Amino acid sequence: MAQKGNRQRTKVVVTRKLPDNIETRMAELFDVQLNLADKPLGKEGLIKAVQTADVLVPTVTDQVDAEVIAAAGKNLKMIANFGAGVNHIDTKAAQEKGIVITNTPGVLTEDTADLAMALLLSVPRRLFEGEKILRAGDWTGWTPTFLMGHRIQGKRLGIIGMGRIGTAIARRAKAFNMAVHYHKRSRLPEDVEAELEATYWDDLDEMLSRMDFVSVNCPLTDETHHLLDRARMKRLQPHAVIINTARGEIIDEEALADLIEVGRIAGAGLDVFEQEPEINPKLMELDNVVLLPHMGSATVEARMAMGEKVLINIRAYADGHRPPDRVVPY
Ligand SMILES: O=CC(=O)O
Repeated sequence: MAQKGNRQRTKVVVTRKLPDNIETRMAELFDVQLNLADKPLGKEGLIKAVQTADVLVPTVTDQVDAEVIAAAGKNLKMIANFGAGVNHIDTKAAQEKGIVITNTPGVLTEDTADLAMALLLSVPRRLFEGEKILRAGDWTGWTPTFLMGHRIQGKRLGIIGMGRIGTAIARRAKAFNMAVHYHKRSRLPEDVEAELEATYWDDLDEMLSRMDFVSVNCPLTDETHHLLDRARMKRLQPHAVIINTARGEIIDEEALADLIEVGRIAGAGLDVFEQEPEINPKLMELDNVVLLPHMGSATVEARMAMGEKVLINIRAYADGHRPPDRVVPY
């Protein structure tokens, strides 16, 4: 741990452009290297950064892998991630080197849940298809059969991963009179389950075969990589729709595109992709798929609060305290 009063000398390297107020405060508090041009550092840049920094502030766009962590100098004591998911950081390698990792949980929950809900409405109600037709000047007026979609009221939503965001989606879904189901490694406490009126499924395959909508909300780990693979997605009913606001790699994207193309799944709403910012060209061709550019937490409020959390975590560390949002050490 740093000695008390070390803040000014704490060298912080930030990998991407952050909201202005956060950068200003960062510069007041620490010896900070910002990335005003917002160009990703890449492997080489990250390696260079960890050789000199006490604290690295990466985002989901930086692969802080074993190689980067191995290259870190003795000085690197902390990785203060700007974001909740830490799948892009080799947490095991960091743990072994005694590097503290923090994230920014809680402050992006509601916004990400809102975005999931927006997708959950957009796909079955065909909002973006309608928008496209109207903007192209091809709308000829109201007709009884134009752009008929499906209602979500009364339908079953299966949430995979019932953490903060999953739970926030469940609350919204309940307000829309959907029947909430969920799969999670460990069951929710009885009172929470009762409040959400949520049905627990120990067996994911069983749950999938009965759902109208599925929302992916688990973290990306070795265990959840391609959790929704081809075989598993084939368990879904043909009218089912998948929403993913978590991480692209949890779904086998190629299989998803194939299954939608042949009508084995009705559609998808995706905010995250396997090879961001590359998008599988097959997905681009499909009308019943809504594609968003990873914007779940993209509100001014969330991004400011995420920045505040990064500041608080680094400040705690620099003052010799345990940072509040530690992911590692576990
Ligand atoms: O995707 C963004 C995050 O993990 O915060």
